[in-house]
Amino acid sequence: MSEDPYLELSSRLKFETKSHPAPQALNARRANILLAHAYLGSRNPDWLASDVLETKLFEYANLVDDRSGINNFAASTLELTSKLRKDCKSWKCSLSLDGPNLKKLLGTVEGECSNTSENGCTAYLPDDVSLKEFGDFSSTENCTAHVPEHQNSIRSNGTTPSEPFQQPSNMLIRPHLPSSSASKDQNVTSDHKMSNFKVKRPALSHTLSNESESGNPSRSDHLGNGWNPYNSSVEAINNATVGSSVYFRKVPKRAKKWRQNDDEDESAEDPPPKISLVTNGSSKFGPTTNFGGANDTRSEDGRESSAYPGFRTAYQQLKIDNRKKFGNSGDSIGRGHMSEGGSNGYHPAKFIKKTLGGKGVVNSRFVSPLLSNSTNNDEKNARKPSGPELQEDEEVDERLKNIEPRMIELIKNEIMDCGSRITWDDIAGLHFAKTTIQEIVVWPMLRPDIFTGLRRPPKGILLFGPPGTGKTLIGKCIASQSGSTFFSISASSLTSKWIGEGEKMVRALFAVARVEQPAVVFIDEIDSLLSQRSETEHESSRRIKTEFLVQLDGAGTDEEDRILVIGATNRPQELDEAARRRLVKRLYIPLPDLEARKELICQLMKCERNELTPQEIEDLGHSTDGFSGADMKHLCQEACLGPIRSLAPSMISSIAANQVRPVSMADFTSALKRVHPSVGPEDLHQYVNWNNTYGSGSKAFRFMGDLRK
Ligand SMILES: Nc1ncnc2c1ncn2[C@@H]1O[C@H](COP(=O)(O)OP(=O)(O)OP(=O)(O)O)[C@@H](O)[C@H]1O
Ligand SMILES: [Mg+2]
Repeated sequence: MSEDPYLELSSRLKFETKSHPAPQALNARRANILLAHAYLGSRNPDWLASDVLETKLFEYANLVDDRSGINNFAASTLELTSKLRKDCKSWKCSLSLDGPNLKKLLGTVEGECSNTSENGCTAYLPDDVSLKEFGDFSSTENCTAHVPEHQNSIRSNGTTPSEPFQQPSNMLIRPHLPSSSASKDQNVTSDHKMSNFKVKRPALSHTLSNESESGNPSRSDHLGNGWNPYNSSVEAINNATVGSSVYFRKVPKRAKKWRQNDDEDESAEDPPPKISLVTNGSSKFGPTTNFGGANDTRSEDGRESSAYPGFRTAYQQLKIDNRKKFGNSGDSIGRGHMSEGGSNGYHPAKFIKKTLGGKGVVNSRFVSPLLSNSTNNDEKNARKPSGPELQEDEEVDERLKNIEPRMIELIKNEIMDCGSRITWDDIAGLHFAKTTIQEIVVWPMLRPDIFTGLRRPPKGILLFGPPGTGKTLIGKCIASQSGSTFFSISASSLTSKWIGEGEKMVRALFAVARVEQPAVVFIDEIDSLLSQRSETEHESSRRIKTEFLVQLDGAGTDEEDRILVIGATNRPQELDEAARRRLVKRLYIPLPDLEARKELICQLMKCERNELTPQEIEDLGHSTDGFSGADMKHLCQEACLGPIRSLAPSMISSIAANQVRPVSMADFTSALKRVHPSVGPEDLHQYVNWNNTYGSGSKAFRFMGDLRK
């Protein structure tokens, strides 16, 4: 453990909760734990850190856990804490209220939160944390908290402190640090304002679920909102009446149970959840907690709604999924209600869907694929689910019912909007390729009634050729010109660290493409996905290839589906032969010929002041033989720097833009000394051979581009 175990715990908690759907709240809670530690450490050195640790970390466990106990984000930290329980009495606090550490931590919390939403950070600080006390954080206007009139608190191990805190009633936590001096000599920049750190305070309810008349545990006895390391537990315990029963939420086995006092041995059975309470001023029990985590509140209609909008626990997500699958009877499935718990008090859900800590669909950007079928957008927008509650009456499209919503969301993120408007004229040369693609992509969209039967466009096109010849450019042009749903897919969008997810992503891709058809799936560098299958390759990549081949043209594909897969590669020889068969049209994208090079120079230089004559352009066309489109672009960029380089360095800062001389042939001549072709003759030879063997275009000859003029 580091010199300050709290910091170690905090970083551990942070690490563990990285995948939590609402990390801001956790960061704030973590800050709260450290604030408590720092405050107690600086105000009363002999105060036992263990008590704060116990109270705060237990609440934290509630926050990070969810009812179902599936995503127990803080498992190992709680385990570590309970192990450290014994020796944390000796922990010395390295944090002090005016120390840089604490400000840095708070700054981190702000930093992490502030980049989560463009309009500043709406972090949720628990009710009992105020940042106003920390020097220059005082600019946060709506961030106040009052430490209440301190009552006699009782340590969680039953002893009463020698003297209660001498705490004036409305004292803010840090009265003694003059905010002006502190911020100067701290290594935290004083402009570290929290101004964009909008702090909202959800009605956080510390609950001690006393048995109410009805015999059911009441959900939320609000215990006041002052911050004090004990009121959330001991005060509540003190207030409970004799004979009332305190429910403890048993932290799932994996997170080890929480012992009330440290002389209890490890092996002791977990305390039963229903404990009668002795209220002679000493509390034998550790911190109380509520059932569903500190932020669960019940709204009037009894539906659970999280205190952090947008965040939904796995349990709530499960309920929605079950309702979809089993109708309303699904509600009873997977309910981990304590009050109905068996002898052990914790009732594991029967049909709970095991997730490996994966996020539920927490953001409301997810639109059910059914909606994407709707013809007009306003219906789509009108019915888009508002907030995290999905419309219960949504039925999922038949073709997507076996696909995980998370994957559908990921695939939808790969859909490229029209992006930059690139037209066919922006592509120099490549007349044969452009004509063929228009026949296959654009015309069938315009006249689907003509392009049926044998005239139906092929399912796959392969664009292959040397690098920098415009393959990706053609893909972008199809995206903006074809009027279909354009998926821009790369190997990374389909591979996943979890075994088996890659092929599911491929299946989800084609399922969503079917729903969104007519669709174009553009796979750049397709050789990285569909290279030759071999015995030595990794199992998961082989499965992704197989899934791809099945989806491209397998048993489940429907001839009527209007999905076009376009692959671009500059290594066609590495393609798997089954994939090659499925990419029916294999178009060779050659190096630009003389005309295309001249067209490229005119196109690239039309926005730059230049004094090139047609003859000079002709000469340049000849002297750039073997250049690819990207090389031509590089040459023009280099030539345009000529006039700038001819200026005296002192003039750079003062010269007006229109005084810079135009680009001349001399600039191109000197640029040609620096820019050389990026494709060698032997590389070309490979492409020409492959094209003559497998290509769909006309036989191309060495250095000759399109034959069709
Ligand atoms: N025929 C062309 N017409 C216009 N610009 C072109 C052409 N070919 C290449 N370019 C220019 O070269 C740049 C690179 O083109 P692109 O990315 O399409 O190459 P590529 O064939 O995808 O290369 P790679 O195989 O390495 O991915 C483009 O930004 C474009 O400006
Ligand atoms: Mg490319």
